[in-house]
Amino acid sequence: MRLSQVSFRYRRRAPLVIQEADAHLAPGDVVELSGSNGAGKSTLLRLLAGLARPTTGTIAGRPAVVGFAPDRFPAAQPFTVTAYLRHMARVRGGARWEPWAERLNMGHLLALPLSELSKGSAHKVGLTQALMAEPGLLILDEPFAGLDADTREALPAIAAEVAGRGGIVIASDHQGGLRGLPGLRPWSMVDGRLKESTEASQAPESATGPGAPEPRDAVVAVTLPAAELHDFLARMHGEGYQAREIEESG
Ligand SMILES: Nc1ncnc2c1ncn2[C@@H]1O[C@H](COP(=O)(O)OP(=O)(O)OP(=O)(O)O)[C@@H](O)[C@H]1O
Repeated sequence: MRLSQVSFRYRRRAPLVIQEADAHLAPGDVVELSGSNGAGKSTLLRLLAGLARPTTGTIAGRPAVVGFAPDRFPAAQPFTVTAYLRHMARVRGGARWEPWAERLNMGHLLALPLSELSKGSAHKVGLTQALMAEPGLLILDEPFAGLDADTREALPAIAAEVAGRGGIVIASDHQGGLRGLPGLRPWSMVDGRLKESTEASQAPESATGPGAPEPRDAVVAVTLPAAELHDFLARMHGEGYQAREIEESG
C-alpha cells in the first residue's frame, strides 16, 4: 500500500490538515502513529481506511478487507451488542465475531443496548467489528483509550497476530501500548506532516544512517518472486523478525 503526496483539507480554502504524506506499507507492518492533539492523526487514519478521499495525491494498493475501530464508537444506535455484531458479521459476509467477543471479555455486555455501554465497553464493540473480518488493513484510532488492563494487555498480541498473517496494522496511540512489538514502525504527525521516526528505521537502506541496527543485528537482503512476498513477510513477522519490502516489484 502506498501513499503518494497525500494532502487533505476538510473544506475548500480551509488549511491543509494533512500535507504531502508519502509512505509505503508492506504486509505485516505494524505502525504506531503518535502526535499532539489536533495534529491530524484521526484524519490520516480515515484517509488510510478509505473513509475520506485525499484532496490531492493518491493512496494505492489498499487491502480489500479493512477493519476500522474509531476513537469514539458511535453507540447511539438502537441495537443490543449481539444484534449489532450479528448485523456487522452478515455485512462482512458471515464473519465470526463470537471468538473476539470472548477474547475481549464481552460476555456480560452482549445483551445490553449499545446506548447503555460505558466508553471502554463501547470501544470493545468497535474493536470486535474491526477484527471480525480478518482485515488485511486494521486501523485502530486510540485503541487503548478507556480499556481495562486485561484488554490493554491483549491488544499487542492481537496486533501481532493480524500482522503475522500478513495484515497491516496502524494504531494511533498516546500511550505507547504497542511498544515492544518487534519491527514496530513509529510514525508521527507534526502539524499535518507525516514523519517516520529514525528509531524504527532498522531497514537495510538506512543501515549506515541514524537509527542503524544494533551492532549485533545482521541485515540480509532476500530476492524472491513477487507473488511470494506477502507470505514471506508474514512468516518473518510471525517469527518475530523485522522484515519489509525495500524495492518494489514491477
Ligand atoms: N470534521 C471536521 N471538519 C473540520 N475540521 C476538522 C474535522 N475533523 C477534524 N478537523 C480538524 O482537523 C485537524 C486534525 O484533526 P484530527 O482529529 O485529525 O487530529 P488528531 O491528531 O486525531 O487529534 P486528537 O489527538 O485530539 O484526536 C484539527 O485542526 C481539527 O480541528
